[in-house]
Amino acid sequence: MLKTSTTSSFFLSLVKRRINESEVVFFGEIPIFAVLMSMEDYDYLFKIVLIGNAGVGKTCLVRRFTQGLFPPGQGATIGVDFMIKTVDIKGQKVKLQIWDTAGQERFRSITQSYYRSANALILTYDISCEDSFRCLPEWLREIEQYANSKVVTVLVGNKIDLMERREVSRQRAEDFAESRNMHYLETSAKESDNVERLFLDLACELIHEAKQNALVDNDASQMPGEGKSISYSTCCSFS
Ligand SMILES: Nc1nc2c(ncn2[C@@H]2O[C@H](COP(=O)(O)OP(=O)(O)OP(=O)(O)O)[C@@H](O)[C@H]2O)c(=O)[nH]1
Repeated sequence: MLKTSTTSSFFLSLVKRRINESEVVFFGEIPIFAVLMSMEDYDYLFKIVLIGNAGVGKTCLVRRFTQGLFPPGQGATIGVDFMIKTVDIKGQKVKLQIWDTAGQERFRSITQSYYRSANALILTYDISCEDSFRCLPEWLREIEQYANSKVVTVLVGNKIDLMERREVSRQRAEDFAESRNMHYLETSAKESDNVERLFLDLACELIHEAKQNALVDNDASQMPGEGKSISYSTCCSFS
């Protein structure tokens, strides 16, 4: 009996208070542990996965967006790499989990397992490399097989700073993207052209869709930012 009352009074005296960015648990007036909340402080969380042939510039796009860098001598990605960036979209904090996958064939079985829970895929090719464009149907088959059927896919033609070496015309890429119901954008990780726009437009669209879904289906198990389908009629545009 004594044990029971002691235990219950112990739990009753545990109080959780929010102090600045931290949640602090007090026993009486004594703080016993603190959890830093800033890591979890966001309105939406979206997972974006970059795929495409080796050497098209996936890692450089991610580095440019997350760190503002174009690092020379990037080695090939081994398996999968991961970075986070939180952005502000119209006053809402959006945490983007960005997964950079290896383009090399030998890592395909590892990278495929990352498609499933992606909210968005950035399918990248190199505008100065015809081969990387020719492989797109193969990548789209992978997407069909392994990704959520409602994932949003953006086709990105990277390295537009190499205009004089262009092998794939913009028109051809746009037609291909349209025929496969994808957005299309051309970027340069080197010159930082359209890189912010790529990720911010994507974030904006993912928010729109998460809100739409919250209205349409009231399924409590589906949290915003988790496995949502995307509508293209939004405030943001890739065109
Ligand atoms: N000129 C130019 N070169 C770029 C651009 N983006 C990437 N590169 C170069 O292309 C090469 C490959 O870039 P990565 O970012 O490693 O390519 P990746 O697609 O991540 O390659 P994997 O990790 O093997 O799949 C590097 O030498 C980069 O410096 C760009 O926008 N313009």
